[in-house]
Amino acid sequence: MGVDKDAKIFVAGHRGLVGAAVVRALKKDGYNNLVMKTHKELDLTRQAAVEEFFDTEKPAYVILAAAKVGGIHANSTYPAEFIAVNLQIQTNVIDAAYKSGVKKLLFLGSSCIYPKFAQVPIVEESLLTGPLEATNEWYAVAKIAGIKMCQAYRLQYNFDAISGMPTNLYGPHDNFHPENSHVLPALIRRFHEAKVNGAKEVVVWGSGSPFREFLHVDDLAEATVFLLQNYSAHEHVNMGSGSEVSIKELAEMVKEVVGFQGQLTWDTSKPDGTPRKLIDSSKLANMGWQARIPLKEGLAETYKWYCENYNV
Ligand SMILES: NC(=O)C1=CN([C@@H]2O[C@H](COP(=O)(O)OP(=O)(O)OC[C@H]3O[C@@H](n4cnc5c(N)ncnc54)[C@H](OP(=O)(O)O)[C@@H]3O)[C@@H](O)[C@H]2O)C=CC1
Ligand SMILES: C[C@H]1O[C@H](OP(=O)(O)OP(=O)(O)OC[C@H]2O[C@@H](n3cnc4c(=O)[nH]c(N)nc43)[C@H](O)[C@@H]2O)[C@@H](O)[C@@H](O)C1=O
Repeated sequence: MGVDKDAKIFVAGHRGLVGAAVVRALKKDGYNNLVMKTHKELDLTRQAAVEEFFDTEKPAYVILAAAKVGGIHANSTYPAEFIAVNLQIQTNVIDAAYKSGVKKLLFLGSSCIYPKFAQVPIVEESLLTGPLEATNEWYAVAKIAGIKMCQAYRLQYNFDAISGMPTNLYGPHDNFHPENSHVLPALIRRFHEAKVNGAKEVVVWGSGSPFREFLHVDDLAEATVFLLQNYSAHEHVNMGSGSEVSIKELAEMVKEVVGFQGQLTWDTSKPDGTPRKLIDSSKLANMGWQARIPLKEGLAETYKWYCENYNV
């Protein structure tokens, strides 16, 4: 296996949380022949444009990190967009990549593909063994279709398409939107604004009892490049940090990192989502990869990035 350092690699979604980190990781590893297109330059939901792009650029490798992404509120509020846009992007890119002669494609899914009450830590084989979590089932169905499409193209066409399933991610270039983002960037912003405005309390969604596994995006990006270089098989691969925290613990950590002195209150009218979704990443560990950035450290670094990049 392995990937030549001068290979042409298309990083789809290079301005997002994951795509930007993948570009950093590839460059750090000596890959500089990267193809990148903004959403404005190439709308991946447009099949003809995607086919033309692949026929013209002829990348040898593809990392598919472009998707419609959001937290629990966005997933529940825009179900049609989450299923349609994600199915369109991944179908167009996987199909055009195969047809234009791409050597290998890596599709990124999400740990929300697993059943709501799957036994934790969740192994890859738990896929399609039970009902999905309602708040993100539309997005999950699209991601499951992406895995299956990679498998089908491998089976029928011998196309080297692989799938990685990341856990909840965070880091620089995250989406800090107050409603549509994931919990970690949302809390960084809310605690920071409360500190700056001298507020006495910060409202956190749900009960605080769900657990989430967080992985720093630089770890995820390294794991992505590692899989591209070292893995070519039918089954998808979990990509996690191996440790989980409750949302209550996370909120306390963010409060401390930001330096907010007031109270926390819980808005239990907001959904909790999946109770636990720690994934079993031993398959990836057995190949020789492990996460290295502890949550506290990654959180402090992400808060610093937020302060330097957002004028609030
Ligand atoms: N963030 C997380 O916690 C997790 C993410 N993942 C997966 O990782 C991948 C990347 O997610 P993440 O980086 O967080 O998401 P982001 O929203 O940060 O980035 C997604 C990127 O995709 C681009 N994009 C979206 N729609 C289109 C389109 N129609 N045409 C071209 N580009 C488009 C966006 O551009 P623009 O902003 O201009 O639209 C953006 O650059 C996704 O597949 C996601 O499912 C998996 C697990 C957890
Ligand atoms: C990665 C994964 O991420 C999504 O699933 P999720 O893990 O449930 O997403 P989340 O980060 O938005 O919430 C995690 C927990 O945190 C609580 N919570 C508290 N306060 C805030 C808050 O202020 N914002 C948000 N968003 N959540 C909050 C919230 O109530 C929930 O209990 C999928 O939709 C899908 O995108 C996906 O694949």
